[in-house]
Formats: sequence, structure tokens, C-alpha cells
Amino acid sequence: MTSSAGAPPAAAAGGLSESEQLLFGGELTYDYGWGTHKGAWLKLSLRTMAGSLPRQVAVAVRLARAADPQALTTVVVGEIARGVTQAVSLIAVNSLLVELLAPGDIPGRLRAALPALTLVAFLAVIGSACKSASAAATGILEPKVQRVATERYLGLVARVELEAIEDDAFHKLMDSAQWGAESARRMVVHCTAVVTSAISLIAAAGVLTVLHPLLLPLLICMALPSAWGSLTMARHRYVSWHRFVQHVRAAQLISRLLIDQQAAAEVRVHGVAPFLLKHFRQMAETSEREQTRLAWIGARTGLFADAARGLATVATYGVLGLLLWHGQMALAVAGTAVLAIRTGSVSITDLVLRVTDVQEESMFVADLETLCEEAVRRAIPTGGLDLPERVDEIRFEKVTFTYPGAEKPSLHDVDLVVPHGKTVALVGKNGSGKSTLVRLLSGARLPDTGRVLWGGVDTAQADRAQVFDRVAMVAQDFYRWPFTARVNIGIGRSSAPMDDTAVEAASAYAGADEVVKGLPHGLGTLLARGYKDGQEISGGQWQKIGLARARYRDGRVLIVDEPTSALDPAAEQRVFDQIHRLAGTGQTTVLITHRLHSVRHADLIYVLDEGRVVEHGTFEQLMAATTSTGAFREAYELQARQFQRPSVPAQAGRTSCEPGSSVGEGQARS
Ligand SMILES: Nc1ncnc2c1ncn2[C@@H]1O[C@H](COP(=O)(O)OP(=O)(O)OP(=O)(O)O)[C@@H](O)[C@H]1O
Repeated sequence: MTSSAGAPPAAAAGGLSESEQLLFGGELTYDYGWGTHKGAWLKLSLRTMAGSLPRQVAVAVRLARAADPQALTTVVVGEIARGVTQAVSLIAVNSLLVELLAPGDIPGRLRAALPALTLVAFLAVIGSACKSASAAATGILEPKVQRVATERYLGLVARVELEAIEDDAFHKLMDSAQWGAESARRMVVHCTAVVTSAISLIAAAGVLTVLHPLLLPLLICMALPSAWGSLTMARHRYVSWHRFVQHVRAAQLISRLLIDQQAAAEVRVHGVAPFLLKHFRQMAETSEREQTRLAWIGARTGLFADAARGLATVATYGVLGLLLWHGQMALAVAGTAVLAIRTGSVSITDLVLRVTDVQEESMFVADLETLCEEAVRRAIPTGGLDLPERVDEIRFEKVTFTYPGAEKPSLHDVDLVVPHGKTVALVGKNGSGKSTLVRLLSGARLPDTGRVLWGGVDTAQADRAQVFDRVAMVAQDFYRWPFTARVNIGIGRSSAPMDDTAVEAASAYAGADEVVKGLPHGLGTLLARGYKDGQEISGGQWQKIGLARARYRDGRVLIVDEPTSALDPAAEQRVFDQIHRLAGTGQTTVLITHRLHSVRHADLIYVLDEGRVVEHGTFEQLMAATTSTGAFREAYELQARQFQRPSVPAQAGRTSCEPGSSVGEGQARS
């Protein structure tokens, strides 16, 4: 692999670009907001990595404190005590060696060394006890830290504006953050190890400084090559991961599609598997090439680091030998120095490795932090103006709205009124802006210009939690939760305990009671295939469940977006009858439908075209030639004609196929 550090791997990766181009319409790279890959590479210098370490450790400590303060205290106290025992132990070893190497008979020397020996043994026992306590507390902390980190980012992400959820840069952050939560868990272990190694190193360094001031700088020289090697590899791995996260995500998507339930029929009937497998392989092979590249860099870096470390070790022991040679150091002191150098060098290697681990994990934790900061920045504001208890009308005033990245507005200068207790229908061609309009009405989106007023309160300034609380919505693409039928209905108002009587009443209202009756465990049936006892239901049956959910929510404003598109004629009639009946109970309803005959009873009909309201009025007004532009009337008549006697295509040997021709009709049916 020859790609340079800053070059995107796809450029050097042969088949990857082809797969990306075909399946995803372009090369899969991310703009992080804080720079390109090349920028990231430059930013990850050794200095900044070391500089950011304390901040990231502080993040881990904060998470650990939130997760289990008692366990955190045990870890900290345990590790400090362990370090102290090591330091004291080294000093005891020094006295032990002094006694053993002193002139005199062996039994006498052994007797003199006994107290130091006992102290070394005692300290070893204490050290082990501290190690066990710290290990147990770390084990307790780990999963809790991951939970706290996960809960935190999920909680924040669930509150961001819809716009952020559709933003691919934000998605990238969410992908990284999932790793960040796991990294936070691992950071606890690594941080503990860092503390252990650091204390052990301080102990060894302290003893070495006392023995001879020259030994400490030599010990540091021994450690530097390992530090450089480990940090260099951590940096390579991190940059590589960031480059490849998008490709990994895409390859995972392809592999999931191959086993996806919804795609299963098409995968088989259309023979899609070889096509997907080919592209999966291309993407996987590119990742493999990247792994090979990293392995070679690792081998090279390790070789340089080991060579430098070897030289430093020779120099250190050489200096020790010279000191002994010139009588500047006693033999017992030299023995302790060898021990301290060994302990210190092991601690330094361990410390460097662990610091690198912390550093590596901290980069992912930093991503998690960035996501949390971004999620806070893009959150739906909490608080705001209170809505009046009774909202007489919801009013759109010159509302214009453009989706992020879209070239033209989806709503343009829209004026509209939804009076309290009335049924308002929105009709118009595909893509005319109906669903967008209800998203703004429900507060899910805010206008770019103009105002959406709930009883005079602008949704941009209102407490949006209050707006949401008053809305019950069955969106076109309402979510099919992979839970039981009960939860699929009761989740409409999940803040309250689920009440079976209310769930049953809502399902009866929407005609979902028949669906539930047909399920093996009634409301307790899991509506998710692929799990034990999970059931799948039809699109129309799901639509009834969706309607029941909106009914259960019992919002003051009911928004139904294409509620009957998958329903059979009887069920469709029933739904519209129910909606009309609601009008009599003072329920405000906004109905989106393409079935124009079903809006006859609406109090107001708005006709949209290319994001603009082209006409509005009652059904009679829109149908009357004198009071309408004809947009609604023409569409209505076009639909009505389809219900009149069908025209029959000409067949070979027939000369007459005119509509109404009884012969033609008879032949057509035969
Ligand atoms: N999330 C989105 N991001 C970008 N553009 C969108 C998004 N949702 C809708 N649009 C665009 O906004 C326009 C209006 O879409 P909208 O879904 O509001 O139309 P609609 O009248 O409800 O259509 P339909 O009758 O097909 O449901 C369309 O051009 C559509 O492509």
C-alpha cells in the first residue's frame, strides 16, 4: 500500500471507489467540521496528544464518579497504597542487601537481614491485597462507566432537532460516539494501570535518585524510544480508524442487507446476493489492505524503538559498571540500583503503553464529548413561552421552510389557519409540502421565515415540550416498534403507565381490535419477526395499530398523514367515519389524504402545490366554479371519473370497446 499519510485511502484502494461510486453515489469521506483527514493527522502531534491527556483522564474520572464514587475511591486508595508499598519495599530491599553483603559470618548476616526480609514479605502481602481490592473495584466500575457514558449521549441525542438527525456529519459523530462509550469503559482500566505504573515509577525514581543522581536521566533515556513508538502507532491507528469508519459502516450496511428480513424476498427472487457480496468483498479487501499497511508501520516503528531502547539500556548498565569500577558506588547499592532500574524500566514501559492506551481511548472519548457538546448545541431548547390553556387556532403566517441542503423551499409564504375543534384537510400532489407543513405545525421543525402561532404563541419561542404534548400524530412513515402490540399502542403516551382498558379502547376505535384478536397472545404478542413468538402483520394492520397509538395519545390536535393508504375499502370508510365523528367532540384534526372524496366533511380544505397554498375553502366552495380556481375541482373530478364505468382496452377481433357498451363490458369481465 503506497498511500501517503494525508491521502484518502480510497484513492489508492482500487475496487473501493467503484463500489462507493455505484452504491453510494460517491467516495465515502467525512468532513469532521474540524478539518479533513489531513488536518486530523497534523493535529495529532505528540505534543497535543500529551497535552490533552489530563483533560481526557479528568473526563474518565468524572464518568467514574458519576457511575460509582465508592468504587472509584477504592481504586484510587488501593493504587496509591500499592505504590507506597512498592517504594517502601525497594528501600527495605536495599537494607536487606546491605545486611547480606556486610562482612561477617553468614548466620549472623542472615539474622541481621531478618527484619528487612519480614518487612519485604509483609509489604508484598499488603501490595497484593491492595491490588485485589483495586481490581475488584475496577471490574465494578467498568460496565457502570460505559452505561453512564452511553446514557448520557443517547439522552442528549434524543433531544436534538430533527435537522441534526438528518445531518451526515452529526451521524458520523454518533458512529464515533458508540465507540467512545466503550472506550470510556476501557479507559477506567487503563487509567488505573497508569496510576499503578506512575506510582511504581515514582518509587523507583525516588530510590534511584537517592542512590545516584545520574541513574534517573539514564532511566528516562531508556523509556523515551518506547514512548515514541507507542504514541506513533496510536496516532496511526486513530487516523486510520477515522478514515475507515465510513467504509466500515457501509460494509456493515451491505452485510446487514443480505440478512435483512424486509430485503430477504427481493434478495432471493431478484438474485441480489452475488451483487451485494461482490461489493462487500471489495470494501472488506480495502480494509484488509489498510490493516496490512498498519501492520508494516507497526513492525518498522517497533524495530526502531527497540534498537534505541537497547542502546539506552547498554549505556545505563555501562554507567553503573563504571561507577562500581571507580568505587563511587558500593556493591549493595549497585544491587539495589539494578533492582530499581529493572522495576523502573518495567514501570516506564508499562506506563508508556498504558498512557498510549489511555491516549488512544481518550481520542474516542473526545469524540463522545464532541458529540455531547454538539447535541447540546443542537438540542431542542427546553423552556420557553407557555401555550394558553385553550388554543383557539393554529395559524401559519407567511411561513417559508427549506430543508437543509435543499435547493428550493418545500413551503413558500404559506398562510393557513387550523381553528380549534375543526377538521382541516390538506390535499395536493406528491411533494407539494403537506407532510412538511404538519411537521412545522407539530413543532418538529421551525420555519426559516414567518411564524407558526399556537394561540398567538410562536413555536420558535414556545416551550416546545408543551406543543409536542398537545399533538397526536400518525405520520406517513410512523414507526413500527419491534415490541408487543400493547406497547406499540401504549407508546403513544409512554410517560404514563400503560393502561390495558385505554389500550383496548384505542384499538377498538382504530379497528385494531380485530388485528389484536387474531394475534396468538393478543396485546402481549411481539410484533417483530426473528424473535421467539414474534409475529409480522400486514401494512394495513400496522396502519390500524398506528391509528390506535395516536388515539391512545389523546392529543388535543390529531394529525393523520395518509391514514388509509394501506387499508381495505371497509377499513378506510371506518377510519374516515371515526375522524368525522371526532369533529363532533371538539377534537382538532388535521388530515392529509389523496382520497379527495373523504375530505367532503372537512371544515376547511387547503390545496397545496409546490409548497404554496393555491386555494382553500369548504368542499362546496372549492367545487363551485364561481368561488374556486378549479385546482381541487379538477383533481376531484379526475378521481371521480375513475369510479365511473371503467373503459375496457380493445381486444383482438373486437370492434367496439366504448365505455358503457354492455357487450364490451361483458367481454372484458369474461
Ligand atoms: N427530510 C427531508 N429532507 C429534504 N427534503 C425533503 C425532506 N422531506 C421532504 N422533502 C422534500 O420536500 C418537498 C415536500 O415534501 P413533503 O413530504 O412535504 O410532500 P408531501 O406533499 O407530503 O408529499 P406526498 O404526498 O408524496 O407525501 C419534496 O420536494 C420533498 O422531496
